Amino acid sequence: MASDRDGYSTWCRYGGKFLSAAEARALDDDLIAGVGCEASTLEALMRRAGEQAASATLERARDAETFAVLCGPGNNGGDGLVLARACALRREGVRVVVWYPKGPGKSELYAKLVEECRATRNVRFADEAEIVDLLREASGDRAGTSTCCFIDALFGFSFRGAVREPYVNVMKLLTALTSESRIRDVGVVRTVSLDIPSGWSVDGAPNTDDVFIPDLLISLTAPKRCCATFDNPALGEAPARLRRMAQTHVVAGTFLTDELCERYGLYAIPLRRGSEIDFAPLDLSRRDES
Ligand SMILES: NC(=O)C1=CN([C@@H]2O[C@H](COP(=O)(O)OP(=O)(O)OC[C@H]3O[C@@H](n4cnc5c(N)ncnc54)[C@H](O)[C@@H]3O)[C@@H](O)[C@H]2O)[C@H](O)CC1
Repeated sequence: MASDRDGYSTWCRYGGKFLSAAEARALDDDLIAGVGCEASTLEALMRRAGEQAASATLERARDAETFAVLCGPGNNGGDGLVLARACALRREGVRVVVWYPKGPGKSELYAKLVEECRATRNVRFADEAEIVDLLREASGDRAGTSTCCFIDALFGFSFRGAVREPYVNVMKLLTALTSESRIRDVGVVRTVSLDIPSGWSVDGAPNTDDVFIPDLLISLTAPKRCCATFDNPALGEAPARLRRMAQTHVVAGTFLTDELCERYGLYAIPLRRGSEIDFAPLDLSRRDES
């Protein structure tokens, strides 16, 4: 009989691996330096990651009329900016609202992606108050008219410690939106995380009492170690939201060559360079769903 942890136990049965933060960083460095593959620029990787994550988002959040894309200060935020524009260009009539409270800093690439969003019809930049209103509408605390899907592109594999300002309030409301009492049917996607759910320790177990658990997690290249805690029987029964996330989890990003798979032990990853699909379920028994 299928177990509740099936999303990850089948992954492990197929020899699937979860990358640590250090491995994820080393793999990115290899992709850029051309170790075990043809070299790519960070920009090319980010554009592919964001476009393919957009494919998964548009496919799974079919009823969303608004996408609120929450972008952090690093490359995870850059992926979010690419996704924001892709959603606006690829779905007719959709409204895309982008929040990036820290600005591009010194990154020319981030600044370029912001400008591309600015020049795209249907993409608008929002301040914190507007995002808070959308989160309150989504939680039913405030009347609203549009079905909104929130994209968490706040932090990826370089996140450390506890969430700091200016992200604290939004993160708190996002977490409340995905609390155990608000669990949704597997087919309904209102929250999406790129690569890692923000606030999770990349290499450790999430604090399941007070943690943001998205409806859909899109791992880029490969799932990260924080997810492996699902399969730790010592932790006891996983909360329903975690089990749900395990079932819907997909991997996007066609970056890997056979040589890189060998180098990082990523034999079970369903996507390779040249794959014709943009994303695939992590639970390989659900592969036909992508
Ligand atoms: N091959 C791929 O899979 C690709 C993945 N990409 C994405 O890049 C991120 C990792 O990007 P990086 O810039 O290293 O880090 P982050 O986005 O996680 O952000 C770092 C940023 O966040 C600040 N920060 C860290 N901790 C906190 C905190 N507790 N509170 C507030 N702020 C915090 C830190 O100071 C930095 O400014 C990866 O996950 C993928 O999403 C690439 O796009 C390339 C392809």
